[in-house]
Amino acid sequence: MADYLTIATASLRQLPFDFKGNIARIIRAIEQGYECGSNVLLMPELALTGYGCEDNFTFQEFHEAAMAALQDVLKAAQTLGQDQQPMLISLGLPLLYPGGQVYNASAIFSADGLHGFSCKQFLARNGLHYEPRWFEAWPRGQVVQHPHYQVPMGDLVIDSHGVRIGFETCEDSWISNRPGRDLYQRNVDLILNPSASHFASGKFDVREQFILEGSRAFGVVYAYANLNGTENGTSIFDAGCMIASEGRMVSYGERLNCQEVLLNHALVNLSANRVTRILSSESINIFKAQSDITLPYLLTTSTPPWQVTEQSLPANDEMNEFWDDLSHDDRIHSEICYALANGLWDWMQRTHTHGFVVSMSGGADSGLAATLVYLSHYLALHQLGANDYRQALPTIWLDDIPQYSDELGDYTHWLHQYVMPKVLLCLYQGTDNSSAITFNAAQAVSENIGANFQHWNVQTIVDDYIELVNQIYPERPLNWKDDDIALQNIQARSRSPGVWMLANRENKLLIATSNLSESALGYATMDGDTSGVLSVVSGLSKTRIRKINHWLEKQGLPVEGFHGFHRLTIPAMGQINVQQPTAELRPVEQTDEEDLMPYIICDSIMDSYLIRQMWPKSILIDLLMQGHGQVYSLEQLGQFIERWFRLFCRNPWKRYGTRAGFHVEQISLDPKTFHRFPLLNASFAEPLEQMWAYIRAQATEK
Ligand SMILES: Nc1ncnc2c1ncn2[C@@H]1O[C@H](COP(=O)(O)OP(=O)(O)OC[C@H]2O[C@@H]([n+]3cccc(C(=O)O)c3)[C@H](O)[C@@H]2O)[C@@H](O)[C@H]1O
Ligand SMILES: Nc1ncnc2c1ncn2[C@@H]1O[C@H](COP(=O)(O)OP(=O)(O)OP(=O)(O)O)[C@@H](O)[C@H]1O
Ligand SMILES: NC(=O)CC[C@H](N)C(=O)O
Repeated sequence: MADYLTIATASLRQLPFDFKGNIARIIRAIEQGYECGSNVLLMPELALTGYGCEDNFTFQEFHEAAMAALQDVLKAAQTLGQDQQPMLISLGLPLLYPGGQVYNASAIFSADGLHGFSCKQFLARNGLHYEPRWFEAWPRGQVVQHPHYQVPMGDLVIDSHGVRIGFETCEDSWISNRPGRDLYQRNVDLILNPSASHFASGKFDVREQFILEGSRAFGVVYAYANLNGTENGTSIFDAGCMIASEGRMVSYGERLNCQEVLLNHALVNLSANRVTRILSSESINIFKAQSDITLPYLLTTSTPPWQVTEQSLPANDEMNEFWDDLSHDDRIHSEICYALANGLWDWMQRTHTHGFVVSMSGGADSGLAATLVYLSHYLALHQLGANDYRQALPTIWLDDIPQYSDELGDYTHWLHQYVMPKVLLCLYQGTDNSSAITFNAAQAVSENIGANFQHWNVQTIVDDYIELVNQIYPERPLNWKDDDIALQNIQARSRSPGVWMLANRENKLLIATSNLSESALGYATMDGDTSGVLSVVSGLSKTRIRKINHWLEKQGLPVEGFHGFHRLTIPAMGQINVQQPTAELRPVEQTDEEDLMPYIICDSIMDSYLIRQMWPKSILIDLLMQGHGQVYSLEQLGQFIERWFRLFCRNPWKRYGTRAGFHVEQISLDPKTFHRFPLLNASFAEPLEQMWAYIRAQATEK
């Protein structure tokens, strides 16, 4: 008779140090686990405390609070599990070994109490991750007794009457020597993977690959649970739990959804997975000594699935079909918009502020930043439903926002009429260099997204500053020939105080609009257009922003609506898309690309430097291999690279002082979390000279 098991995986929207809130969400997941008849419930890595507690992970008082929280969860599990079938629960948490170090662990428990702790073996130390700063890696195959809890901790295998369960914790599964290889030798049936894996464009596919491959090669059911939402304000965890069996995905959890607890489950056949191991060319060493935890009760059921109740059947996977049906670019753009919208939703919820202010230029970056605020509310409305969405808005607004009902018309109309004008204030701030084109674009996009659009002119403020400086230097008044940068920057800086004042008055968050390409080069005025709390598009290159804006205008964001699937387009984006990016800071026409270089080149150089970690000469060869040599001469490409490195090395202090921003692409320029770079440096003079020597040698050869 086959062995069946119902497995549930839960995504939780946790918050660092929010012990009460985190426990409440954990308890909701346990309740839902019982409701769907689960035998095993997996929750994400460090879900008890939040993944982003950073340096508090080494505070002893933090651990006392975490231990108290674990006791609360164990008590709740005991109560909830009364008169229920046994359910094994795994919950990620930081674990201090008394008198020793801290481990990134998962508590394994049931209604009968705590059974043990599984510990992570490979600590994430690349990109955004700094786990070795706080945690100790657990050695493969070792198990010890935890002196306080008196249960085993380490590289555990749990055995429940022959059903064997092992662990890979997040990064463990991303490396070649993954613990699953040994778990295969330990005859494991089910691998649980508690994860805290942040969103980055295209990353979901990598997770899907190692989950499927784990299930296929190790002959196991593989369950994966990820956190949800932006815990620390910059990384966005994108949920997306998965369960694979017999090398096929049998259940997908929702992704990029702003609900607090998302649970999915699947009924799996363990015996069918064992077939892979029986038939495998790699024999299992059954004589190897094992240190397993034995559970006194049976987790599995031999009930054939046709007797299983409707409730315990896996949820359908409409959400995954939703993503799967999208073409490549469509999916990348959709994921990015969903992720940023999700992050913005959390910022508003968790800061308890009253929405956002955007200084709106009628250009691509501020246009997308404002639109993303709209998308965050549009999606939250659909994901939470009109009532819960309304309840999540600041209470001081509720008197003015009626409950949604059909009589109020379309829900989009309701959102535009009653909610968006409160959520988002867009402000156009003209100078003598501003044009009607940018004003009209700023107004059109603001209206399209239902924001409160305002405008004023800051030229008199600019003139006052010029006058003040001229009073100090009457012999040489400021002029465009000699003082180009000073006269540009005073305009950007004059826009900052007024918009900050509105943010203060309205208790709103000021959004900064720098993008990744501009941050690399410092192409922004410090304390001018860099002003703000949160830089929404700072994780996106200019090339990406322009593509997304075109896609929002023409194709639109796919949304699973109340009445089925639809696309949300932003037609007014067309007024931005027809323009060349311009700072509009000079009296004569100015484009970013003339000031800098073509964005496509700038972004290619940035990718080669940051993703492939190349220096100038290799980057030049890379640009040639991408075909840019057909458009530009070697000399021109050399100049672009030189300019890029000179600006990159001149402006790291700007990146250092830049606002918090979301991580979106594979790479980022945030010096505090991603690319650390010295503030003082030799500007890559020698590598640039080597590049020029190569270019000269090529010219001589010709
Ligand atoms: N070698 C060096 N290494 C490190 N720091 C150096 C430095 N030389 C000057 N500095 C410091 O940097 C300061 C200059 O920095 P900052 O005042 O920010 O100005 P800066 O970087 O010189 O100029 C701003 C640039 O951003 C462009 N911009 C501004 C605003 C908006 C947009 C847009 O795209 O919309 C573009 C503008 O066209 C201009 O090219 C100097 O006053 C000095 O204090
Ligand atoms: N006329 C303006 N009114 C309000 N804010 C402005 C204005 N001009 C510039 N800004 C602010 O300065 C930022 C940088 O200016 P910039 O002209 O680069 O606009 P952008 O949105 O980045 O678009 P693009 O560079 O594609 O033209 C803008 O995002 C905006 O926040
Ligand atoms: N928490 C982790 O171990 C994260 C590392 C992993 N490579 C990821 O980004 O998903």
